[in-house]
Amino acid sequence: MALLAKWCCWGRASEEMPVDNNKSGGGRGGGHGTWRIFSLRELYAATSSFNCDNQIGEGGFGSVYWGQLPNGDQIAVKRLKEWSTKAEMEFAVEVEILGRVRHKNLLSLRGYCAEGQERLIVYDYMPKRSLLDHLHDRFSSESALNWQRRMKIATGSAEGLAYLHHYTKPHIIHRDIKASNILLDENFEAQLADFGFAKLIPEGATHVTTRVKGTLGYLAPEYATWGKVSEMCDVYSFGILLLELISGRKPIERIGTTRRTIVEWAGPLVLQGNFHDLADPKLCGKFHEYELTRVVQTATMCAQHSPANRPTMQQVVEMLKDLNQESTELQDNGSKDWRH
Ligand SMILES: Nc1ncnc2c1ncn2[C@@H]1O[C@H](COP(=O)(O)OP(=O)(O)OP(=O)(O)O)[C@@H](O)[C@H]1O
Repeated sequence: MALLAKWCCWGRASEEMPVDNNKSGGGRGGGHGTWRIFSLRELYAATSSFNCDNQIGEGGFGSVYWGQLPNGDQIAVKRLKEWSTKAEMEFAVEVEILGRVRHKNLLSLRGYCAEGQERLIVYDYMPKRSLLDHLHDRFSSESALNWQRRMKIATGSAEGLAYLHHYTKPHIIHRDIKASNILLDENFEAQLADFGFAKLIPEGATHVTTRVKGTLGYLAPEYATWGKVSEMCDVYSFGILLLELISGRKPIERIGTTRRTIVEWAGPLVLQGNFHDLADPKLCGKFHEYELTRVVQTATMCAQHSPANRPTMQQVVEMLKDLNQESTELQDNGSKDWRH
């Protein structure tokens, strides 16, 4: 229960943190861009008593339910499945960090509820759900992810991550960048979610050593082997995410009895300069060759074995934004770079 007392302080902390102007407000209150404490009763009412028809997802922390507040706002409520000290810590970190940050590409915290052993976190509802749903799961057959949307998701997630690494004090390392943690709003704008494993990095520290959290297939080698965590671990995971986004392949695939990582699959194609074969067949060849090449190069730089050779997220944002800029110029000049 010691943690409960701290929540009051976190409310204040959110007002001290840099607040991005892309989203209004911050700290406690009501309405968009602010968070508040919800009662369990309110959340029962919003989710039809956590009816199974309202359940929209399931993760390690618990189930996620769609709900609606009396003012009509749609919310997503994550409900802890079973109380434990570890779960309490995850809950606390998520609320602490999301309560501090505001950015157009970070999922907005609406608030939380802590009554007895119930722990619930309330977010804005993201109607297009997660990137994972579109790439590999329930919406994959709809092929809603055309090339432009993929590029927008890549740039948006990079901007959210760069904000955490470079514009918050102390810096924040997400530690669980993956497709199910990239949620999508109605315009397919990326919203980085799930801060339960995030870490605050003390001023001046190059890295910290911790127990390994995160998801297989996305883990940077130095982190998976030595537990050494720095911003560069997120950069590596982002490289894997980029490869997944352009190829539609999973970070780890089962081939008979063996497993192949996306890096092992993509590596030979990149070395041969065979970028076409890296593109998701669902795109039916509809992509900018120039953009594809540059995104693959960016992904390859991010997913390098040595952290010292990876770019910072700020550099990644610049590379992806330059790309958008340059490809617009190519189009304006009537370039034949567009395959179809
Ligand atoms: N704010 C939201 N709006 C809409 N759907 C959401 C929202 N939050 C979560 N979901 C849905 O619920 C699913 C589960 O989310 P959750 O964060 O609990 O777990 P996960 O990321 O899939 O897994 P893990 O626990 O391994 O991180 C998501 O993949 C998404 O489909």
